Amino acid sequence: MRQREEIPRDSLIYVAGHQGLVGSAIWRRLSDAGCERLVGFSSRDVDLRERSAVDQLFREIKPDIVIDAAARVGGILANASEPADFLEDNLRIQVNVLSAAQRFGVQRLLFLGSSCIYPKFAAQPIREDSLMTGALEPTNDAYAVAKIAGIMQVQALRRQYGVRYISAMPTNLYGPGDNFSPTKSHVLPALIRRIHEAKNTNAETVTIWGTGTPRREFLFVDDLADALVFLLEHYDSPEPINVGVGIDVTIRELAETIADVVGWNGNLVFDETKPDGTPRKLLDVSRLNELGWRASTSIQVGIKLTYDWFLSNQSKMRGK
Ligand SMILES: NC(=O)C1=CN([C@@H]2O[C@H](COP(=O)(O)OP(=O)(O)OC[C@H]3O[C@@H](n4cnc5c(N)ncnc54)[C@H](OP(=O)(O)O)[C@@H]3O)[C@@H](O)[C@H]2O)C=CC1
Ligand SMILES: C[C@H]1O[C@H](OP(=O)(O)OP(=O)(O)OC[C@H]2O[C@@H](n3cnc4c(=O)[nH]c(N)nc43)[C@H](O)[C@@H]2O)[C@@H](O)[C@@H](O)C1=O
Repeated sequence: MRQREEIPRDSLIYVAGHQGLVGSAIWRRLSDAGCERLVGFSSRDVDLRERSAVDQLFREIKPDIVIDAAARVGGILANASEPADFLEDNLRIQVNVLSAAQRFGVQRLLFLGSSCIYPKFAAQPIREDSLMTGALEPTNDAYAVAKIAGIMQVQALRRQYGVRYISAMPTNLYGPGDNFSPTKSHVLPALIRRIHEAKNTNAETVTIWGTGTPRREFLFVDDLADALVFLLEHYDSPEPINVGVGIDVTIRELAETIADVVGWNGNLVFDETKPDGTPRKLLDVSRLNELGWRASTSIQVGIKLTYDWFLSNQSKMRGK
């Protein structure tokens, strides 16, 4: 832990995954803060799974600070059906990026994990020290193990080389730039799209996967980006730190809130052949709160902003 240390605004900051949900929000946040030397590359230009390509990138751009928001990411069904890809791609991306950062002299780096690293039945709200105290949720265990390896790599690099790398564990995220794929995305964008389509076709029912009883916490992505910049400026410890809002809702309540925002008042139908996943995932965010950061966007406002973005960007949307 250290006292506030501002990111020098003239730092060369490499945002890996800068066109994704999280990376694009970080880019907006850093730009707003006056950081003008931001760099990012799409996976078509630099495939971060390839070690030689990553080394060449670091050799050429020589970043001062790295934010690693590049990963293979997906919802419950994508994770459950492609575990080998989720494990391998994420291990390769993070091993390459973190190793190159250390070897090419990057002093500050932020690695993004996920709340799915914690045991399926962790005590709620989930404290950071519950990591590796129980079995993982089977629908995303491969992805979780890759993320746990990333946390360990951050800790090992700190211990061996004295670098100031940190890990943040966000809860479930959503916002502008999300993936709205009907099958591969996370629940919130999937339901915005499904309920919007039901409204447009005057459908009387919408199908929700699972029982609707699992509880999830949703953090608006621009709040996350603000928290990550805050952490780079206020946090320098090996332990991962949770980032969330401290409030959760059932999937049924989420669907009802989305239906209100979209303006559709049909009936929800629950498809119990689809997995529920972990029964509850609410992060304990007291460490982050004590440092002085709190989320500010309510779920109603966040969903409205996300739906507005969806309406304006349907033509260029990912994950069709
Ligand atoms: N979304 C969520 O609910 C949560 C996300 N997180 C974490 O946040 C981080 C970002 O997630 P999110 O923004 O949602 O994911 P997205 O899928 O929106 O973005 C992922 C980004 O990673 C890039 N990427 C993927 N594979 C490669 C590759 N092989 N080479 C180069 N770039 C690659 C993509 O680039 P391109 O578009 O060019 O292919 C894309 O920009 C991840 O680490 C994730 O685990 C944590 C908790 C919850
Ligand atoms: C961020 C996090 O994301 C994933 O874990 P998850 O929290 O289970 O996320 P999810 O958003 O996919 O589902 C949340 C809940 O919602 C239900 N649900 C209903 N209807 C739809 C639906 O239409 N799509 C989806 N995806 N889920 C639906 C679904 O059945 C489940 O009960 C992991 O990949 C994990 O790796 C990870 O990090």
